[in-house]
Amino acid sequence: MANDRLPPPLQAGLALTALAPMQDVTDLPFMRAIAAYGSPDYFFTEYFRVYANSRPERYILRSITENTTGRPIFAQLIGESIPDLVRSAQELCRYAIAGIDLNMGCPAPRIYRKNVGGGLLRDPDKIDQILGALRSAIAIPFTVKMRIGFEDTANFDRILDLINKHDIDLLSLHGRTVREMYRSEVHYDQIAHAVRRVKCPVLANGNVSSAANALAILAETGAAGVMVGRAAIRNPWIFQQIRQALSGEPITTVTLNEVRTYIDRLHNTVTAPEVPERSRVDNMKKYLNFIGQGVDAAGAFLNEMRRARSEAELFGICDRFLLSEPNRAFAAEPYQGLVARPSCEAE
Ligand SMILES: Cc1cc2nc3c(=O)[nH]c(=O)nc-3n(C[C@H](O)[C@H](O)[C@H](O)COP(=O)(O)O)c2cc1C
Repeated sequence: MANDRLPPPLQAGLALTALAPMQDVTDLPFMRAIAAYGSPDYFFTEYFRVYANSRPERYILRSITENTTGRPIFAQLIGESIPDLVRSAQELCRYAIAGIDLNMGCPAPRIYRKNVGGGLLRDPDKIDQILGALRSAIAIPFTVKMRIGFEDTANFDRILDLINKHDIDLLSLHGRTVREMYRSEVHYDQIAHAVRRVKCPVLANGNVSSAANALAILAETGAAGVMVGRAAIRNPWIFQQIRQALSGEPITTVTLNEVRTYIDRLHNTVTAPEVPERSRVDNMKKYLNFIGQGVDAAGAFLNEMRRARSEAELFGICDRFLLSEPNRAFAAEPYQGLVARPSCEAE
């Protein structure tokens, strides 16, 4: 369902696309890298932590104040203290944001044990209060990103009805429970259920892995758009490819040579001279863990890359795997059975 309070999409009439917020990944340099290959309609910041006397984290603020992507960005908050959420939302409204987004999905135990993020899904009464307070505190769009439940979907309908009650402008829905973390099947039937129940547009989220698969998920769920996280780290061309697929145009094939250039672009974002080499290598591995899922079916690139200790070693491996057949196509879908292992997924 369209919502004219939301910023207009890049191409009118096409389903929406958004880059999912990912802590320690979707910072300003990463969003700029994505924009170089074709922006989504909307960006979301990583979450700003909200608690007594919290201030918006400076490095996250940069993704708003120095946003050169040309696309709108929503500021995401995580917290449970209503006065602090209201205060933080109002402070962020002074910057060029498209809206305030509330995180009700983070599954990390250290987060949900504080009854924030996914922990809130256990307490619909609290959600009612938070949504009501934030809705009346801000004049710009107010959006929610959540999962389908904590343990199960017992509270799902009640929470969806609160999304309606408080006139939420956009719902990004990750089709897993908090307990299901990141790797289970995604319950697209539950996303379809939410699409039918809420008045606002829904972005389907969870394992949107390619343009073809985005189209299938849109058809299955009836969602207004897709939100893509991990697949965009592997394949930053995905938003452009989804628009091509939606318009019935041929989908651009990406070569291994182009992937090698993307890796250099990412590296340029983490090369601050004061950062020790070991940290720079670890930082690159965070991205290469995902990129490697499209390099070779046996996972040899991932195995070798994970053992590299220096930048020279790491880039030698990238050159060997990506430049020996530079014109070979980068896999559109991740190879079966290859798992990325960023620390956040293990929490
Ligand atoms: C590294 C990482 C960090 C994440 N950080 C956030 C976050 O800050 N806020 C949030 O709402 N979701 C966060 N998520 C969840 C993603 O936004 C998304 O819902 C989830 O990865 C499923 O989508 P995908 O299968 O397209 O990756 C994070 C996920 C990952 C993998």
